[in-house]
Amino acid sequence: MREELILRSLWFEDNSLMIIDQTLLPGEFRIVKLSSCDEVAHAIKTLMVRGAPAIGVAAAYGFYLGIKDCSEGNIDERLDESYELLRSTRPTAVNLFWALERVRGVAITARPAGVDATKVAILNEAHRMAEEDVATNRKIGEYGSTLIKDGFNILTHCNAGALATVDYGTALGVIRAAHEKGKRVHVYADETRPLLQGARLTAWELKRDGIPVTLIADNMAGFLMKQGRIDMVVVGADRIAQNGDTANKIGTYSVAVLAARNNVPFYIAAPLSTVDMSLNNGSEIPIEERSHEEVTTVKGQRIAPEGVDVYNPAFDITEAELIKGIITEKGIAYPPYKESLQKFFND
Ligand SMILES: CSC[C@H]1O[C@H](OP(=O)(O)O)[C@H](O)[C@@H]1O
Repeated sequence: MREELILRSLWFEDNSLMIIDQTLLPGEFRIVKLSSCDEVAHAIKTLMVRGAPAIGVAAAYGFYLGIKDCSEGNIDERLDESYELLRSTRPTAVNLFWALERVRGVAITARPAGVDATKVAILNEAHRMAEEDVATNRKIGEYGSTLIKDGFNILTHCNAGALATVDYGTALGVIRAAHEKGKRVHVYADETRPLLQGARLTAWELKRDGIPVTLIADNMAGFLMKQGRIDMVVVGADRIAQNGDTANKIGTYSVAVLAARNNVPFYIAAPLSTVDMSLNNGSEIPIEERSHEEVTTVKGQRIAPEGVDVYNPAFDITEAELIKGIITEKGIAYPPYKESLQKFFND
């Protein structure tokens, strides 16, 4: 019953963070209650909760959970421990660090007012971030849907949907907004090896919404584009450098190169909290490398010989010149990105 009601990937209830365990989808819809900072950190590391905006908000709640039972004698130590633990979970999505800096700043400001005031301030900030994310995604959807014509076939990679955010999604938010406006869209979802976020999560979300979706293996995207069957690509992001170079799920760069080769417009959809203006270009974005087992097994089933060497970067970098536009909550940024993104921050 609850599955039908929930569009949110996470929410706060009973002094705990409630999440949908995304590692079990689509086979099982399980809600997990996280009551400690350690549990939130584990959930982020294992991708029970995942997606740049969702990771950021989950970390903000995890920061609160780390100190919810503290007293004057240990809150300062626990604030530092929670901050460091959560920061260490995943290196690429800048929303994690943006969110932690934001809630730590609130904690520092509130701290002189005492322990209880600090706890309340952190929790309220996490609530604000959660609701801001939903509003942000709807604005991204609004701007992005103007790019979609009735009858468009749209390709997406990985999952940048409600499950990757608090609700509604970024790339899938663009698609949802067009669908809500009555535009007939058909989505081609890359399965997205090795963790299959496209097959397991994007296809599941779109089917639940009644949005036509066709699942493809990653290596089919180029052939679809060459046949002229894709009108537009829209994907999410984990970190965008000031020049527009974008880190996103591994395989995104390949999709962008194929889109350029076939004259298919390629867009990024992301909140400004995913833009890291401190970085000059994508070469400065840390790329997470994950376990060999993610490549050599599928749901625990071995598909490669024991001991084979494995390279498993979780993200790649798409150069700005391959990106037609970056859809944000302030509008669509076009090249030169350093200037157009900075203008959005200044507005
Ligand atoms: C809306 S951000 C979604 C973004 O995050 C995903 O990475 P992961 O599943 O490893 O958290 C992927 O890069 C998505 O595009």
